[in-house]
Amino acid sequence: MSHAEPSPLTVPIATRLSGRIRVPGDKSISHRALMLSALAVGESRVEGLLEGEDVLATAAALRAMGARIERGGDGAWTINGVGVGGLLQPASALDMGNSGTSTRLLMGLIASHPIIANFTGDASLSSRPMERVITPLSRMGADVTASPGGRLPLMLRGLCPAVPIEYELPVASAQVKSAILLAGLNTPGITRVIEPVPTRDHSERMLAGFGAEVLVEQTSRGRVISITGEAELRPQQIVVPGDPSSAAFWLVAATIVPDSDVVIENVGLNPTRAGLVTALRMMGADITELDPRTVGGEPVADLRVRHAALNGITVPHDLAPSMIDEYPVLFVAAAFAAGRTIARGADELRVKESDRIAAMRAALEANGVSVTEHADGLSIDGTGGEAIPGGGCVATQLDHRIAMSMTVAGLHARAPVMIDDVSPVATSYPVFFDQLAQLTGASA
Ligand SMILES: O=C(O)C1=C[C@@H](OP(=O)(O)O)[C@@H](O)[C@H](O)C1
Ligand SMILES: C=C(OP(=O)(O)O)C(=O)O
Repeated sequence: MSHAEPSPLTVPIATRLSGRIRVPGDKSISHRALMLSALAVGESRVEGLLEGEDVLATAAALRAMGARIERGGDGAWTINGVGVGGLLQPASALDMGNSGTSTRLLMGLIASHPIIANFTGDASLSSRPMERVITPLSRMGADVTASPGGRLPLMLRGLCPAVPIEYELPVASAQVKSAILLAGLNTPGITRVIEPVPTRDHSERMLAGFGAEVLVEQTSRGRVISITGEAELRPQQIVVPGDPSSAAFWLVAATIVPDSDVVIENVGLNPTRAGLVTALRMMGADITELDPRTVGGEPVADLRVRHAALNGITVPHDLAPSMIDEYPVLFVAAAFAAGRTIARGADELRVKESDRIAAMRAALEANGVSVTEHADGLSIDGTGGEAIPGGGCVATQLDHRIAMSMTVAGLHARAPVMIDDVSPVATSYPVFFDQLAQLTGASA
């Protein structure tokens, strides 16, 4: 999973983006589809699975613990699960590559199985905090020996039967919520998570879809999610909707590049994920939802986006969880807006694949954009639609979203934006540059 050679890029300046594309499957849903299928008894089938490195790391780990996972010639995946409680001792360390979701959710799964797993990852993942899952999983009985600061590499010894807990999330994190719920699957009794701030709810939706007893209540303390173990999961046929976090790049690219008109097909619009569309519309973006429908239990539409003039806004803090991975590209949109955009309330950005606040500040400043850094976000003074100066170098720091966001910024620059390494894009969006070439006409 470690990246070979860095792959530098000089971003080609675009005159317009046009055409239709279909973004790959949702990363969050793809991880969960594999994990729950691996715990069902019998064969599940998943269509539209994201075939990015992060999801493939999840698949490899589940195979190492006994699940049979295969890609068919038609592109659909079949998974023969081992049943809840049936995960086997992996023979060697689980290499999580760059993927926080794989690591934290699999730690949850393993926490209530009588097995030991070692988790390793790349330099980016090895710098990310795992204490947030170690704390609740330890309360359930798992024994974790982590590297200093609660980081990877770490060893986790599960306990079976584990102890059900009630846990109020100290950080708004769907990964922590999901780790606890997944541990609760093989834990006798009711495991309960309270989330004061709602985060993406794919785990709750999919657990219920696989037949687990999941109860979601809205209370004065926030959303309370209860799962009853030991659950039995029934195999499913899953269709994964397109990833709104991948569609985000084209929403911003087509908005900022004059004369653009793009349709992005099959975009997941679960309200816990759709914050960027709301924020861009507040700024003046022209985004139309076509053919709204339901795919795999999730709301989906085709999105038509046309070039539009943007105005700076103060991004409402309560949008943060529903667009947490989209801040880097929102910062890019802000760089082209008229006036100042204040995007704060997102201190979690500091502990993603990179410190996304510092990384985007440096990347935008290097390309002539006026930026002020705050502990929890950025304020950006935009060009009012003009091209940014460009001409600067971007350090992606093993972060796919920095690479793709600054590629978008470079489409409308006076001098080319240079990026030190775009190879991390393969973690979440392997066809990003093919689709960019298609939309800009560079592939013709
Ligand atoms: O549960 C998930 O699939 C994810 C949750 C978010 O992380 P946090 O739980 O750390 O907020 C998000 O940033 C990540 O890309 C995917
Ligand atoms: C934060 C992200 O992913 P993960 O936490 O799974 O590495 C992301 O994809 O932006």
